[in-house]
Amino acid sequence: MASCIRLHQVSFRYGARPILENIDLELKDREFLGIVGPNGGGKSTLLKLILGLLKPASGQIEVFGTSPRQARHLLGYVPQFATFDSAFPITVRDTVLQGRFGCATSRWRYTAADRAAAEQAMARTDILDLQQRSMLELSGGQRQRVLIARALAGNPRILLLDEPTANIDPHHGESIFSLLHRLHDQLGIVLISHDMGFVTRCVHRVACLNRTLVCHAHSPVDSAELEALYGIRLSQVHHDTQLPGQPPNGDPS
Ligand SMILES: Nc1ncnc2c1ncn2[C@@H]1O[C@H](COP(=O)(O)OP(=O)(O)OP(=O)(O)O)[C@@H](O)[C@H]1O
Repeated sequence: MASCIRLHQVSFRYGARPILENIDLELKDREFLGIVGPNGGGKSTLLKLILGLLKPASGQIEVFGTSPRQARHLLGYVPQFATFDSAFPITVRDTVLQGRFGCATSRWRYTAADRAAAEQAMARTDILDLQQRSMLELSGGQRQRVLIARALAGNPRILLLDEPTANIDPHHGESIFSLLHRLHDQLGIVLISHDMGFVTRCVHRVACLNRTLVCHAHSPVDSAELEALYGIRLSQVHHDTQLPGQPPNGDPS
């Protein structure tokens, strides 16, 4: 299976402060990777490096064989915190259309192709009926679907999500995870989540990040490893989901 994201010995610092050290990671086509780790461990920073929003202090990052910035249009990003200014009541449809910004031929108005892509993204995330509503009227779970639709509107090949179920109730969190499971039929997914239950059920591989990164491709992450990583007691993480065309627990490489 081809690699779509490759990090080799990547390190990153904010000022003099080391955040990530010697990260090696390879993501295969259509893989579903979960990233877990303690607060401040560098998970969001890692996504921003893959997106080309930050530059590594050392090491190389390739996305679809090119630089992250050049491959940006192939990546859909759902950031951790999205705040909406209550004085700016943007509709769901206009929010999803923002996802076409990088694809638009004119910056002044959207084309029929942009509108069709936004409509398709809303259909994929089951929010077509919300399209005329203001973002301010939505529940946390509905809002998160809109942000996923916005990330899908540019027709990415990989979706990167930073804690998509933080601050939403467990019922809506489950429905977001079911949506991701369904979207994964067509896309690679990189998911940062503290939700061990979902990581347990859905991802192919778990990467544990706390400044350095350890990937678990074969055996379950055991509770001793999680305790060492987080410094607290957590439940065990299993990951025995089948990759497309591979046996259960198969090596994705
Ligand atoms: N712009 C910034 N300038 C300086 N330090 C930063 C900046 N952004 C993040 N940091 C620091 O870098 C470290 C890693 O942050 P990051 O957001 O990547 O962690 P995280 O694993 O995603 O955490 P969380 O689970 O809390 O979201 C943290 O100590 C954070 O305070």
